[in-house]
Amino acid sequence: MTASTDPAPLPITIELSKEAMKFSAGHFTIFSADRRERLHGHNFAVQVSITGEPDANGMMGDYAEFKRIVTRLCDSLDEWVLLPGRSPHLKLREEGEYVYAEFAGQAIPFLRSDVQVLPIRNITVEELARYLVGRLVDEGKVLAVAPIHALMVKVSSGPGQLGAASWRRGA
Ligand SMILES: Nc1nc2c(c(=O)[nH]1)N=C([C@H](O)[C@H](O)COP(=O)(O)OP(=O)(O)OP(=O)(O)O)CN2
Repeated sequence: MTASTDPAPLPITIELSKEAMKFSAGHFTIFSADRRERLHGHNFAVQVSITGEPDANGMMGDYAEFKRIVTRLCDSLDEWVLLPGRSPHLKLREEGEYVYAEFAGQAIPFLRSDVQVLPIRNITVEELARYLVGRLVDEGKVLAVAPIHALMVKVSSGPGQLGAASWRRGA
């Protein structure tokens, strides 16, 4: 085949699922206006797929930089109680050093210093995956490393169950 008839190369995907790409967090899933789980925790595991076109040197940036960025993002969520700031069923009220999660007529107290409120609707693998892919895109660091076409973030709350969220350039 001559160069002029070679088809355009298909994009390449780098998959990263390192042991350090995880965070241990407390949460409770809210199923409806009056049903939720009790407070508990998970070791959430994160996997990232980065799709793009390798450069003339056959690389899409140094994936060590991708690993550093994703691990730092996971570390920022490690050992916190995560609460959804945009839940339709949960109201958060700060009072002194406490945050009260008001749900179905009950006020669940947390120390402010133990809590991270995330701008998502529920602390679920779906919402966490979408939140993390948004953080990676918005903070721009990953996109600055290489010409990325697409990103996928998978968040697992345990073996065999995960949520995946994607970003595609120009979509
Ligand atoms: N659509 C979703 N449903 C549920 C989610 C979620 O994120 N998205 N999350 C939960 C809770 O986190 C629940 O605590 C998960 O518990 P469980 O599935 O039991 O997790 P395990 O790791 O213990 O899995 P086993 O199958 O019990 O081994 C619920 N629903």
